[in-house]
Parts: sequence; C-alpha cells; structure tokens
Amino acid sequence: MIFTCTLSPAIDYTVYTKEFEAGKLNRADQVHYFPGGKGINVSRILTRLHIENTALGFLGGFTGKFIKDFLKKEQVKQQFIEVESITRMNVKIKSNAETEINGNGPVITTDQQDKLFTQIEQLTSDDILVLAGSIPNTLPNNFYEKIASSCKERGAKLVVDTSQDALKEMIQFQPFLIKPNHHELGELFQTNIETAQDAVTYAKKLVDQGVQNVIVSMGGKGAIFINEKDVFEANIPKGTVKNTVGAGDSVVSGFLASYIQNADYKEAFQYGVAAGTATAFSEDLCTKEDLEAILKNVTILEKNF
Ligand SMILES: Nc1ncnc2c1ncn2[C@@H]1O[C@H](COP(=O)(O)OP(=O)(O)OP(=O)(O)O)[C@@H](O)[C@H]1O
Ligand SMILES: O=P(O)(O)OC[C@@]1(O)O[C@H](CO)[C@@H](O)[C@@H]1O
Repeated sequence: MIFTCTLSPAIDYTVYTKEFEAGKLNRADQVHYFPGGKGINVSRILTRLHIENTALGFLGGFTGKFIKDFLKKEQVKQQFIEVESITRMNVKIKSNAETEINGNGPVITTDQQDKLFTQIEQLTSDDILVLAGSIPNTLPNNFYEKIASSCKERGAKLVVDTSQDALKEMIQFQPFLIKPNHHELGELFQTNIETAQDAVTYAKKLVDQGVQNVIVSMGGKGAIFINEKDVFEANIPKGTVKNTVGAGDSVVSGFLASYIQNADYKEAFQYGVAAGTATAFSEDLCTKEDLEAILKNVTILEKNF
C-alpha cells in the first residue's frame, strides 16, 4: 500500500486575474479552493488512477475540515492527526505570471508527532511512503530523518519530494525515488541546471550516492530520469498551460501508479510525465482520462552517459 505524508497541508486558494499588479486592488475573474500540500496532491491523483493509498499528516481548524470533507467526497483514504492550528491557505495567483504565497505550517505537539511515528511504525516491506512538501518550522529539522530511518528499518520504500536541507538530509537514506525540479537539484549542488545534460550530470551524482531512481522535472522543458542502468529524457507536447501547481506531484503519482503495476521504469516515467503535463493543462489536478489522452504524445528517448 502507498502512504503519503503531508506535514503541512493547505487549501490552495487559486485566483485567476487578467493582469495582476502588486500594490493595487486586483479583482478576480475566477477563484478555486483545492485541497493541497504535496502528499495530498499525490494521494488525490493516485485515487483517480485507482491506486490504493492513504493520506497521512496533520490537519486542524475549519480549513482542515474543508480538506477532510473534500478528500472524503473524492474517496481518498485518510488518517490525519488533528491539531489545534488552523491548516494554512496558500495563495496561488494565475495572471501574466504565476505568483505563490505559501503560509506557515501548523504547531504540532510532541504527542501529535508521536502519533505520526506510531503510524509509520506500522509500515512493512510491502509499503511505499511518500514524504512530500516542506517541514513546518515548528518541527525539529531532523523530522524527516526520523521518519525515513523508521521507514528504512521496516524495509518500506521511501519516495521524497521536498527541497533544500530537508532533501539533502534524505539522500543518506537511499530513497527509492526522489523528484527534484531543476531549481531544487541546482540548490543541492549550488549550481544552475539549464539543460537536460546538466540535469543528467548532477542527478547521476545522487545515484552514485545511493538514490535508486531520480526524476528531474524541468517545467515546460519536460524531465529526465536516471538510475544505475538507464537514462531517459521525456519530451512533452505543446498545449495551453492553465495551472502548474501540483504538476510535479502528478509526475510522482503517475510514476508510482504505473511502476507498481508494471515494474517498468521507462513506462512509469512516461506515465508520470504525462500526468504532470496533463495537470499543467488543467485547472485542477489531472484525471486518468486527461493523462491517457496525452500519454502517446510524451516521447521518451534513451540516452547514453
Ligand atoms: N509550462 C509547462 N508546460 C507543459 N508541461 C509542464 C509545464 N510546467 C510543468 N509541466 C509538466 O509538469 C511536470 C512537472 O513540472 P515542474 O518541473 O514545474 O514541477 P515542480 O516544480 O515540482 O511542480 P510543483 O512543485 O508545482 O508540483 C513537467 O515535467 C511537465 O511534464
Ligand atoms: O510549502 P510546501 O510544502 O513546500 O509546498 C506546498 C505547495 O505549494 O505544494 C503543492 C504543489 O506541489 C501545493 O498544493 C501546495 O500549496
């Protein structure tokens, strides 16, 4: 079974406005309220792809209730731990450019933290844990490390989608999959990743350190995949980009959904990139139909390195 863990979920308050001007009164043409946070996005898509999974993490207040109810309606299985803090609202402004303002994470007491560790202790070698999103600054910096080491002890596969120090610290646990975007990969090595070749060069350093599979997503330029045996590059079709929030999470979901059914890295990579692209072309996260309509137009090239 796949478990996703979102320490700091959010309502993504998504506002479409023709021309956003900072320092002025702007009026929205359209607004949406979506449950968000990277692990929750992964769970929503896995559920749409008919892959059994359970969303873990912390929720609180009226915003937390909104997310719980929304997920229930979509039949996403959930075992969130309740906290007193109001779950954050992240503002996503879609205009001439995409602007995001993400809120602070919740306060999580040590009792509530322990409840999460108890859930992680139930994992077995048949399970996959997706650790996704930022660590709230109210938690110790080594929080993901504690979860990862418990997960590893139990033989569960670890998937990590986070950034900065939290990502750096996860490399030692040799995750099954990490999915940095090209900026996050660059941050790890204090460099700029401009091309697919740069992405391959630096992702290979992570494989050399024991990460089993690395996908580097590069926004509208597609993505690369690398493990000990293979390097693939995905080219994506052109289309109208509506919303890239959750596009990276869609890549993770699509990859896992396909991999657990077929155990084929190339197919899983193609399915993951199709999911990311389909989400970028949708207002909300992609559906299975959106994804499969795009699948054939995502081409995968085998590369040498
Ligand atoms: N402008 C775009 N046009 C087409 N596809 C896109 C675009 N942006 C993203 N995608 C698709 O989504 C995938 C993931 O995108 P990206 O690299 O932006 O992930 P990310 O930064 O992790 O996203 P997020 O954190 O918002 O979920 C890309 O590999 C691509 O398939
Ligand atoms: O603040 P974090 O945890 O880094 O990212 C949170 C977030 O921006 O990531 C998701 C998209 O990937 C959104 O649903 C959510 O608002």
